[in-house]
Amino acid sequence: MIRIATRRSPLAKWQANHVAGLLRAGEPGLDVRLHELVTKGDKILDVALARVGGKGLFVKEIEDALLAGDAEIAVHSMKDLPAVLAEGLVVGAVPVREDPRDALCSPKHQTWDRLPRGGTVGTSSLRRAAQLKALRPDLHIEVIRGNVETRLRKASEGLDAVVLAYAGLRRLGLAEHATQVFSPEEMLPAVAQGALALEARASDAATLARLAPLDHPETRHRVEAERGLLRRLEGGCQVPIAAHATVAGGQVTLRALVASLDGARVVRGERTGPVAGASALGEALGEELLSRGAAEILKELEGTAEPVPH
Ligand SMILES: NCc1[nH]cc(CCC(=O)O)c1CC(=O)O
Repeated sequence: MIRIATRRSPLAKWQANHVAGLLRAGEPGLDVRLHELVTKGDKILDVALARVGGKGLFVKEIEDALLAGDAEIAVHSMKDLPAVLAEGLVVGAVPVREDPRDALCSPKHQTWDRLPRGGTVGTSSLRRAAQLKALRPDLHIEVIRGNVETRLRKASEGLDAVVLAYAGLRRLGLAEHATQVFSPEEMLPAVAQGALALEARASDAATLARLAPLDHPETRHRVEAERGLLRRLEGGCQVPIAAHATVAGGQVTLRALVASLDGARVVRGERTGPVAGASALGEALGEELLSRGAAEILKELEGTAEPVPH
């Protein structure tokens, strides 16, 4: 029997069931079950995520379940995974990536350039907020929480638009609610957006052998570059950091930016190199951005987040 630890949100369960299906397809008759958990991040729905300790919130309890032996595999949105994993755990496979771009959902106005002057857009992501402000300084940003369906509802009730990951909409069969998909030039995606991480205990050779065929090397190289950058910038999600890598002909190209909260300052960079050095390439681009102004932006952001509740 294989148990997959997952959060209870519809998106998390879709992703866990998707991986269960991939495992069963490779090994017909395999008994795969979901081990559902409610994480701290799911319980604190009324506060901006950025202010309650960020990414680790969704991940820690799931990693604890793996370490306690209550499950063999954890399926995470890799975007939600901190740059450093819990001791004793590894990413056993990175399956093929869904579309990493962000989507605008605006049944009233359709596209970002047609939003009314001074309009209000909902997002809980500082990265999306900063890039929206860079495109349209007149817009107001409203912090919204809740699962994808809840946030989508706000686009037709009260707000002029919401911005969500296109990947989540596609997985949940809600892609038709996207009225515009941002180009990476307009809005650079989050590190690893659209990618899944299949995590297991480093000591569990049997599970790692089952996961290995699910790995998609091109996706892995892309997220290695993006996460290399994140590691160098030591970015929690209190920071507007964006990165998007592509792979062609054995070369990885990484584009990244760090923005101030109001979008007034944006430090951008790009690098290309062999896929074998994807992670180091990401770190090197992170270093370059730091030296070109990102360090000042990150320093200013320090201390703007409120203490993490325990
Ligand atoms: N922060 C929550 C989260 N984590 C992963 C996704 C979408 C799926 C993905 O990026 O793989 C979402 C929803 C969203 O940002 O709209």
